[in-house]
Amino acid sequence: MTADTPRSILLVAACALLDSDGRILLAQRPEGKSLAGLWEFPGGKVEPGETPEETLVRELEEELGIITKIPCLAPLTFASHTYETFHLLMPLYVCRRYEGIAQGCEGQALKWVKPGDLRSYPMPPADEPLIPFLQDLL
Ligand SMILES: Nc1nc2c([nH]c(=O)n2[C@H]2C[C@H](O)[C@@H](COP(=O)(O)OP(=O)(O)OP(=O)(O)O)O2)c(=O)[nH]1
Repeated sequence: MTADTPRSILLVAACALLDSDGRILLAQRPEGKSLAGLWEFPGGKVEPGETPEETLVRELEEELGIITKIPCLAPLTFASHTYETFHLLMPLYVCRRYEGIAQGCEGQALKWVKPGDLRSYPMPPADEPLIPFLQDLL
């Protein structure tokens, strides 16, 4: 892709899930996927006909086995990052209210991380600018 080739925008919804101690859940991207091994916020691509909030309610159940509702998702900030083959636009929500105990339903490793420790977990480049927003919030 050259500098003047138009890139498509990929809309991904992501969620900082919080526990009662103010820790944030990170999930490790599995081998075989792009950005494998990096720690990300749970979420995924917004499918046609979905709102980002609907995507998150669906993805949190599929990936983590937890149940939440749209009013429990509070928008915090967003990532806007150019990858080689697409431009990622990723709203980041915070969720404190949900039912169930998060598990890696797709075999992914999970970690509950204190805000001050987020930089110890290598994240996709799009996520780096999001860290101060979470640290300021928590
Ligand atoms: N869920 C999530 N995705 C992220 C984060 N940061 C980041 O760059 N991404 C990117 C990785 C993927 O390109 C895309 C999310 O795609 P996805 O998770 O629904 O699908 P996928 O792993 O099958 O994607 P892929 O194999 O096609 O790359 O957004 C993040 O914090 N959380």
